[in-house]
Amino acid sequence: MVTDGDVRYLRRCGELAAEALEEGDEPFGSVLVGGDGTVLGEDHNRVASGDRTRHPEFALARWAAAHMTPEERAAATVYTSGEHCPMCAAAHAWVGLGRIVYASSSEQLASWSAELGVPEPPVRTLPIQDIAPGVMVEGPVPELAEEVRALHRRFHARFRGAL
Ligand SMILES: Nc1nc2[nH]cnc2c(=O)[nH]1
Repeated sequence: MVTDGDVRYLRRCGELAAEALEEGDEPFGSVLVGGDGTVLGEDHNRVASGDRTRHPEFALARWAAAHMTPEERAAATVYTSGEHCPMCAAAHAWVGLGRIVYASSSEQLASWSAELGVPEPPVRTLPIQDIAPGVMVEGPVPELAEEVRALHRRFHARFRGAL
């Protein structure tokens, strides 16, 4: 179940996604929250650097591996504006992080991208659970997914073909 508290963190992910867009990066933002509710990390997509692995979920998984015990990782939640891609779902599971809550799904992103005429990504679009079946996953959250959709529209209107 997605609670009001979860929605608060997802709104922060939306703000981070909007910051990414302002910097010319793809509009994705994520927050890592410990089992006690402490925000441990935040990041947004940084692929405009030229490194297309610079997804926030991947960066947070690597931070967690370096700074958290296995027990702390298992108790943590990763919030994200868009469902993890297969690379990030794999990193999340290899590192042993806990629950994932996302605002918009990969299936939604694929259909929005098709509508916008965005070329297929080089990595297949799959649900997190096809990659990491042991991870508890919740989403999408319809009212927030619409906001994420608007960010993707803005990104493609501004930066079409830039990445
Ligand atoms: N979830 C997620 N999906 C992506 N697809 C392309 N970039 C990203 C990203 O940073 N996060």
